[in-house]
Amino acid sequence: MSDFIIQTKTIKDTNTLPSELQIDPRIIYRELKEVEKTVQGIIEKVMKEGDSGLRELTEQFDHCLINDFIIPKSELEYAWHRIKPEFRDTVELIVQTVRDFHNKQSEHSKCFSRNQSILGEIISPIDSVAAYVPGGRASYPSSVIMTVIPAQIAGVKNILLLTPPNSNGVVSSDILGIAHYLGINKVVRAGGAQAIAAIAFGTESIPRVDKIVGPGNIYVTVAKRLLFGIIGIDSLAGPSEVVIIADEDCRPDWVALDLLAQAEHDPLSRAILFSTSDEVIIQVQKSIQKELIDHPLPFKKIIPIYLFQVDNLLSAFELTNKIAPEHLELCCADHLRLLPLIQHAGAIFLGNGAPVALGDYGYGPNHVLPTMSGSRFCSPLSVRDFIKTSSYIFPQKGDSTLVYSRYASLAEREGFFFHRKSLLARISPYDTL
Ligand SMILES: NC(=O)c1ccc[n+]([C@@H]2O[C@H](COP(=O)([O-])OP(=O)(O)OC[C@H]3O[C@@H](n4cnc5c(N)ncnc54)[C@H](O)[C@@H]3O)[C@@H](O)[C@H]2O)c1
Ligand SMILES: [Zn+2]
Repeated sequence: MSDFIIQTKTIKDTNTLPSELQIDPRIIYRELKEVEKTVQGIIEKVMKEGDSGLRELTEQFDHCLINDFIIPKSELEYAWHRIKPEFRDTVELIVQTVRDFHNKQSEHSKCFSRNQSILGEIISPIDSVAAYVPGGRASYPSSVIMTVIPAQIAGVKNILLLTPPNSNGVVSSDILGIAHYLGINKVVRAGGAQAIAAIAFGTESIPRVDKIVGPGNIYVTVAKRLLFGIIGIDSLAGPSEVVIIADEDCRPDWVALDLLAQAEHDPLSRAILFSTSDEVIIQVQKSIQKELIDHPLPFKKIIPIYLFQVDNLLSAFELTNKIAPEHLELCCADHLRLLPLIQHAGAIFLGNGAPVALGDYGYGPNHVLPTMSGSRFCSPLSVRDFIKTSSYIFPQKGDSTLVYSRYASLAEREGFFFHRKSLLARISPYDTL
């Protein structure tokens, strides 16, 4: 069981993050490089040996021998019917709330005219997608809902799930049952980097797909990075993190629970509080200590929880934008008015009634979110991750922007003979356009 340390501090300078919170990109790069060596070996083994390589790696990392990686459809159906009716009702409710939210993200093809010419963008869904549902330390049936629903709304035809088996070779029946309820009939019993490699190259029993999405640990994340290009990927959703901004309006015992809820995900998780009130910090600290007496965190590593005092809420927002956290809770008065101050955060939770766990379990938005400051340049998983666009042009005589010679002059500057000629050729038979 883990020890944990609570680090408290008063922050005056909001221009730079305190050193404990800084993520040095060089260190991240080096750490990723370290894991890359292991992951590269795993990928190459699956690439060369297919199912037998995957089998060996599953034995090594998941401690079980798997004969058939594809779980029969009948098992999925059986799992759904074995789920107690009250929980089935819960799943149905959550599927509905997540579907409602993601339905609003649908995009449509666009067509417009410029002078007489027609230009536009066609939107089409990706053909085949694999959703990775983590299952190492904990099982994440909620991730089935979060990955499958936006893909279905986008119109992806072939969706399969990848999830690691436990040491008995078994996958959580909740994952299988929910997959069945959502109409998925292919679940692959494989996890970690080896599963990502299998789906990128295809093996004797596992089909290759166009894109892999979903959260996972560092091995899954690094495998996705290394295979990007051969396969499409979503953002890199790694170990979870939360920032909570709280003033006297918060409930310190609830804030403590929300910090612990992040810390229990992964030994690499980060849980950070910025508060304007020293009393809140003292109470949060007491609550954390009290909670952990009965329920210590399940890791061997020491987990730091950061409780920082700031002079005012503005400073808290400045620091938060520098962190660009995956989750952000605003447990402060006037949170709606303060919302525009947030520039970088994956998912934002407003008010004391909105714990991150409500988002984790499907109040509406997606829980697959960019981590490691990725919200500076990435968004939560959405319908947009499962579509792509093709542009088109249909130039017409009379369009004043259709001056082939001008485009040809750019080709000339770039030194491309046939580009230029291809354009100039259009000038004389202009009338036949
Ligand atoms: N950011 C998000 O949106 C989001 C959402 C849910 C979960 N998560 C994160 O997903 C992660 C889930 O991690 P997990 O470990 O529980 O499950 P996982 O399924 O991601 O990883 C388990 C697999 O890792 C492989 N593995 C374990 N140790 C290894 C080693 N030493 N070398 C090579 N491979 C190894 C094994 O094959 C195992 O099957 C957590 O970090 C959690 O925070 C993130
Ligand atoms: Zn969580």
